[in-house]
Parts: sequence; structure tokens; C-alpha cells
Amino acid sequence: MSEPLLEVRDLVVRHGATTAVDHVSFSLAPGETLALNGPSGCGKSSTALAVLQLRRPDGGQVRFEGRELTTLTERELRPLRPRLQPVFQDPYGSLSPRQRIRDAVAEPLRLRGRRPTPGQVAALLERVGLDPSYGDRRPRELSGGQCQRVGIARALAGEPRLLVLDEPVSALDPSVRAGVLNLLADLRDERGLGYLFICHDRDVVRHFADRVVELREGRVTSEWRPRRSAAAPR
Ligand SMILES: Nc1ncnc2c1ncn2[C@@H]1O[C@H](COP(=O)(O)OP(=O)(O)OP(=O)(O)O)[C@@H](O)[C@H]1O
Repeated sequence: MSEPLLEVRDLVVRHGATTAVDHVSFSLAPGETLALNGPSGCGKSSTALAVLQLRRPDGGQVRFEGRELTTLTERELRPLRPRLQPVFQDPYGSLSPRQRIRDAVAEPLRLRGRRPTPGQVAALLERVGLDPSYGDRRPRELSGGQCQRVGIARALAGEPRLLVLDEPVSALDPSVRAGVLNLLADLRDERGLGYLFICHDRDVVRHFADRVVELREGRVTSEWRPRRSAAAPR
């Protein structure tokens, strides 16, 4: 078996007196989709933020591509961040309202000291199913589904190995969910991306994930593998 892309051991996250994540452990192989499933408040988002090191955990280890992230400084994390990218639930909230779409997509590349060409940005927009002319627009001029596609393009710009998808389709109209999920499935297969897929909807999880970790009150209660139907989007 290949080396895990992500290995989480005994993760603890506290918010004041609340222990949101209580010694959670799991690992994820390259190209694998691991879902974290469970009811509201069970600790899914706290786990996601701690894996991303956007919220430093109160205990445990997060190993990504063989490197322990919890002991790294912000400065040491910076060059690794493009390889470990979030996509959040609120497609508008993830983008700056005044920034043009083309600048939002180019930003991760600029942060890496690169100068993205208009052609690179156009190719990223096209890859997520948006006409490159959308680059001139601002987030409010896009639908929720289009905005989420921009969020995915932005995450792809850094050439990630792992996407942490925190309820990526929950805020979208049911009619556009399948399109975004199909896009994510295609990208995963095309680029061998690992996905940590946070989702409260068991039907979506069943169709989309290779493996599911169930959380209750901050703890892992079970782990299961969905049996995908032939019609499942893959
Ligand atoms: N910033 C915070 N400050 C205080 N408590 C928090 C904070 N974030 C989360 N919590 C608490 O931690 C626990 C886990 O929350 P978390 O958001 O991680 O769960 P979740 O499974 O993602 O829930 P949801 O699906 O509703 O987002 C909950 O009891 C929540 O109230």
C-alpha cells in the first residue's frame, strides 16, 4: 500500500470548555476520497480547519506528504499550503466581493511568487466549466454554483495534492449539486487528488466517497465503505 497522503492521529480541538474533536484518527491515501460524516456539531469543520492548520489543534499529529504540520511555523507552512487547499461551503464568502474572478483565481499563484499568464487563468476557468470571459466579473455577478467552480479553480491553481472540501455543495441548489460533484469526481480521477470530504448528507457521501468516517460528539464511532451503484457519479 502506498504511503498515506494524510495521516491524522489523536487530533484534539477545543473551543473554550467544549472539546469539538476528541482524539480523532484517520488516514487518507493519494487519490482517495475520505468522507467525514455526522450530525451538526459533531466536529467535522473543526477537524477540517485543524487539518488545514487554519486552526492549530490542541493535541495530536497531522502528517501531510510525510511532514508533520503541527510543529511547523506559519512561515514553514506557507510553501506547503498550495498543496493542501480548502474549498468551503459558502461560495460567496470564500471570495472577496470586490476582486475580479480572474484575480481571485490568480491569487494563489501570485502568493507563490509566480506571474500567472491570462492563458493560465483562462485554462483554469475552462477546466471548471466556466467561459474565460467570466474572469472580468465579480462574485455577485455569478450564481452560487458558478462561484463554487471559481473556488475550485482557485484551489487547483496551486497544483494541490489534497483538497479539504467542507460541505462544498450544501449551500447550492439541488439542481446544480450534481454538476459540481461530477466536476470534483473528474478532477480527482484526472489528477489523482486526495479529498477529505466533509458532508452531513449520507446520500451524497454514499455516492461520492471511497471510505466514510462517522463522527459523534467529536469522536470516531465507525468507519465504512460505500458500495457504489453503477449510476454513481465517478
Ligand atoms: N469558534 C467556535 N467557538 C466555540 N465553539 C465552537 C466553535 N466552532 C465550533 N464550536 C463548537 O464545537 C463543536 C463542533 O463544531 P463543528 O462546527 O466542528 O461541528 P460540525 O460537525 O462541522 O457542525 P456543522 O455541520 O453544524 O458545521 C460544536 O459544539 C460547536 O458548537
